[in-house]
Amino acid sequence: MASACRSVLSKPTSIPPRRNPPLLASKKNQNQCVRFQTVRCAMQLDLKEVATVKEEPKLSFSGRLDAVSEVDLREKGFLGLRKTKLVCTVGPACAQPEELEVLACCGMNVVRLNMCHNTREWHREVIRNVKSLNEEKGFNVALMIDTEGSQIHVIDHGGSSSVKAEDGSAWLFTTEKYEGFRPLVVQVNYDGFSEGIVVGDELVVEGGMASFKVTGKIGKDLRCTCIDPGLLLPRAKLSVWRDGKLLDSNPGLPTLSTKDWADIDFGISEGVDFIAVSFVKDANDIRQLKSYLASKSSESIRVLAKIEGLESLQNIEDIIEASDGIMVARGDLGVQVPLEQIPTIQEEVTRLCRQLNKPVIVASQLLESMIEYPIPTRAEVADLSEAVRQYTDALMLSGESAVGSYAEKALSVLCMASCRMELWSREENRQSLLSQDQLAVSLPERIAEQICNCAVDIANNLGVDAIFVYTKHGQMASLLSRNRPDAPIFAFTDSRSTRKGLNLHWGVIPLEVPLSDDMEYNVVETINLMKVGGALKSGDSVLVVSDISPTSAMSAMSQSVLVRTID
Ligand SMILES: Nc1ncnc2c1ncn2[C@@H]1O[C@H](COP(=O)(O)OP(=O)(O)O)[C@@H](O)[C@H]1O
Ligand SMILES: C=C(OP(=O)(O)O)C(=O)O
Ligand SMILES: [K+]
Ligand SMILES: [Mg+2]
Repeated sequence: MASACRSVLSKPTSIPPRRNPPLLASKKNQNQCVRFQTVRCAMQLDLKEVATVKEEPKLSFSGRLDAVSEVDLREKGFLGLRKTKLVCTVGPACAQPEELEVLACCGMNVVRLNMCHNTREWHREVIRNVKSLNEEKGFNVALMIDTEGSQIHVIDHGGSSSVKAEDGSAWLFTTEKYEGFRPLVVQVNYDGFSEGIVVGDELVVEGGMASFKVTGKIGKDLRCTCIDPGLLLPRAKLSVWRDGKLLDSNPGLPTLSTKDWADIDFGISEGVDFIAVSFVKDANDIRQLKSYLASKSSESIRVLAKIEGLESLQNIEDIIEASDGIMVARGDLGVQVPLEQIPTIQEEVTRLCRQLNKPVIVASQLLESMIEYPIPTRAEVADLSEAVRQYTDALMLSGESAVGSYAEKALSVLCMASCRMELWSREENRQSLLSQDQLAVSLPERIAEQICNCAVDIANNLGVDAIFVYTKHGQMASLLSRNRPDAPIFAFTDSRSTRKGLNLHWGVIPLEVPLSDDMEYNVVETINLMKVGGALKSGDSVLVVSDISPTSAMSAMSQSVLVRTID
């Protein structure tokens, strides 16, 4: 297991000293007896004034740091904690309990199960293995299912792993079901795929692996000539173009198919934490699923919208607002938009998500070459580092972990490269300033937002070691994360689903603890908890953001920020 965290890229480096020591950096000069330094923000009151429960609270804190953060904190200190979250697609190459454990140990925050592949029984086994790992070994790995969606693709042709399409060769694209391999015939998964396609249209495989011109229609089948030679891979995606423009090749199909709804029911019954919706077209797709989850009393499952088509780009702001997070699904995006547009789309979607306070995952082909090779290309490292520089919340592995030979090494590359870029960003102070648009119109939420903006300023200027936040639904933790502070954010929540949901947020280490209405009690107990666990030491400084049930403007005023030096 020790090897799980070894770097493929470079030896782990110690954090170099800051150039401009922050105010609290020199702990020798701090008065260790100073217990509270309350920094009031706007309309804030002192914590002690807002305690609503007068009797002695009798809660005992059992919450622990997850096993990985505990080790990282011990070995690397607060600033050494990785902020960028890591998602791994689990497939046959990493589904055994011991393989999952290696990935969890190596920093996997979220398991993604792509419902396109394999059986529900197979996925159920993985879900149960991950839950056992969490319960028995102290990990905090969240679970995501990813819907198949209505996608047109080539069926595994049963031959060698790829088939060459030569220039000028004649092919038949058919929906006929047959077993085995037939030369120059391509089986397509969707019966209605040729509806709307006319002679002269172009079929493009995997965004350009090979292209074909339609020369004739025979019933539901298409006769085609290869006009751009290349490779046909099993399950390769197809897109249809006319006069240089992409056609919506399956206009009548809903975003969520009958199979997707069955997979969603499966996810609900297995208690997953996230559902990622493929090929989202507009915000209604997300709203529909969210109201379905609410009707099943499963609103705690967070809904992620995958941005992988032209329509999703046209409705991007509405989709971000309606969803609980976004995945920039560069695989299918590359089928629908020219590849050279993907970097700017990624940067823009990532920026918008942060602006609108939703977590974002950058996905697909991050370390594609590592499916086969034990080291990445320089270009791959540069690409994923750029995503970290853009302050994405999370990075995702697909085939690299699902079917690759070097899942553990690929995850180590993500770890090392993201830590390195986070350090560089901190040191160079390259934080791109967000224009702080108001997120919400209601007064309590606006107050919460402003407090978090100011709190992060304070935390950065003072150079505190950690930020503590107490949160029911994760909103305050998310608002802090949005500002991408230097110090890690420890989010204490009494909700298991909030803890799992926060796994996707940049720089947030979520812990599950019982919370009292008495914030002073919560602060004392959690500091004790972290001291006992060895996470906090004498002289460490913590910025505390509290938030007691902001259901009215009045109670919102009870939110406050304070800085405490640990004695
Ligand atoms: N649960 C699974 N069972 C079998 N193979 C899987 C599974 N999940 C992923 N894979 C394999 O890993 C590859 C990469 O995964 P992913 O990127 O999620 O899928 P896709 O290639 O369909 O977009 C897939 O093409 C598939 O071959
Ligand atoms: C993540 C993606 O979706 P999937 O792997 O389900 O095609 C993608 O297209 O990039
Ligand atoms: K999918
Ligand atoms: Mg996709």
